[in-house]
Amino acid sequence: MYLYGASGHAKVIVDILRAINEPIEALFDDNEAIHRLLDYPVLHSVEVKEPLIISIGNNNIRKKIAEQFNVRFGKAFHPSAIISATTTIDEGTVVMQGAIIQTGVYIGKHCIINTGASVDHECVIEDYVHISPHCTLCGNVKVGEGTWIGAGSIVIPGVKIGKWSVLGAGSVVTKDIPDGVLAVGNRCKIIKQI
Ligand SMILES: CC(=O)SCCNC(=O)CCNC(=O)[C@H](O)C(C)(C)COP(=O)(O)OP(=O)(O)OC[C@H]1O[C@@H](n2cnc3c(N)ncnc32)[C@H](O)[C@@H]1OP(=O)(O)O
Repeated sequence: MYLYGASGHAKVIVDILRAINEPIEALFDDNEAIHRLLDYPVLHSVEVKEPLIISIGNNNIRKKIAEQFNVRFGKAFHPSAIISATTTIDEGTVVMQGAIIQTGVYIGKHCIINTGASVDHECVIEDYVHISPHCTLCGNVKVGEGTWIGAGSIVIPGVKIGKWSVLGAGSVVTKDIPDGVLAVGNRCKIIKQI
């Protein structure tokens, strides 16, 4: 496996790949000052290799890089994550330690289901979404492309969250949230367009 992005997020993905005995060949990064991450070389070639995971937490940047390279993308699921056999998870997505993904869930490309997050039955998570550590998404929640849900947020059943929105850490989401907004709090309220 190759990783693109030599950050703290990459270190977490390295831990997952080690836990599943998936060899890591090298990382790529635009920052030419970085030459190693943990035990691995960091390369600055414009020609990346496959299978590749984009190990960058920022959803916009992950999308930009995914669209830049026509390569096969990998996936990484930590063995401590509990993932229903009826779940579909698309390429480039990573599932961190202790996450639980329930029956009938769909998770798109290049998503992050972070440490201890819970995604319950029949949720639909579109491409480039980040579900931060210890979020709880109840059943039938929909999260639109590129949205970032902050750590420890709770989303009640059936809520629809739009594309490219940001929900602050600890949000309690009881109503639908539109595209392109920053919303925070319990109950989660929009504070600005982004
Ligand atoms: C492994 C990992 O680390 S994964 C990463 C997980 N990271 C997170 O979950 C972090 C999520 N980020 C946040 O919660 C941030 O505070 C954001 C993105 C919501 C807002 O960041 P910014 O755009 O910089 O907004 P800023 O800090 O200026 O806050 C704007 C207002 O919202 C309030 N606010 C910000 N975050 C929150 C929050 N989580 N809950 C309630 N209110 C909040 C601020 O107090 C401020 O209010 P004020 O104008 O009355 O003073």
